[in-house]
Amino acid sequence: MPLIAIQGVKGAFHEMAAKKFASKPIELLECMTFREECKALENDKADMAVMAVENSIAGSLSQNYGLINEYRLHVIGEVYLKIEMQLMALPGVKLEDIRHIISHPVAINQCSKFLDTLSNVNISEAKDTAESAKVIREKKLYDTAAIAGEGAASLYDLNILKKNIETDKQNFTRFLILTKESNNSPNDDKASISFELKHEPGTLADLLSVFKVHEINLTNIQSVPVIGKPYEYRFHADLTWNNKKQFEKALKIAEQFASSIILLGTYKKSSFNFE
Ligand SMILES: O=C(O)C(=O)C[C@]1(C(=O)O)C=C[C@@H](O)C=C1
Repeated sequence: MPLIAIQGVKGAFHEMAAKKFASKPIELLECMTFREECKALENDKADMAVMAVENSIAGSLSQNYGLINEYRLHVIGEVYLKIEMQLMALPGVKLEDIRHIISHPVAINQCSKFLDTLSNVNISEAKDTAESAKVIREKKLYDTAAIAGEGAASLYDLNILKKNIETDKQNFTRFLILTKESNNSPNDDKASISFELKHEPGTLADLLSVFKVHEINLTNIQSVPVIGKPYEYRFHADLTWNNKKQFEKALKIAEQFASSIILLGTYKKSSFNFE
């Protein structure tokens, strides 16, 4: 049974993503921070880790790309998960009794439209969605609600006060599956790379045009500040292809346009449907 590190506790969206990826029974290693997950891999405490990197409402969790580089982790897969947020509290508690709402900051961000309609309610950040639900149950907080997934409500025996409070119903989070060792299969059709460029005119355009001429599709690009080098950036990009050989050729040519380029991993792209 694979031991998978997640950010958060049982019932968090990271657990759902881990189960979706593994599609078989798994053992969980609950980590309270994203860095803790990286350390677990570094110290061989887990076989893989699941890490959220982007949400369709809240945007990029860019600090996580920084962690992947810092710990030299490999990307072996991805999962897109539809995220539905529920407002939950102890049985018997009504919406008008609520004075505090707690949840993961990214989850709070996804529900800002609903939260703006409330008055006299304090919103505070917690480690993750499921932990917020767990705390309400353990400490018997009758004036507090959590924002979390439906699974957390049943796991911690809370009632749903308001269903689907996410600002947009097309709410997805993309998770990367990370390992310490790399994995490479000829059937892979997606890659994550990271690179740094010289501050010279056109370096980014030159590098990206290599992928263009080899018919490699750029699905995502992010720039992440390089800590210790103000106003210098490392780019993270995801690429897909029909022919892996073309990608390998393009990557070799792209090397000459970057001051450093790292192949974080190749993997099978995951499908998602926006129904
Ligand atoms: O708090 C959780 O349940 C998590 O798994 C964390 C997290 C995140 O980091 O983005 C995962 C998915 C949702 O976008 C909200 C929160």
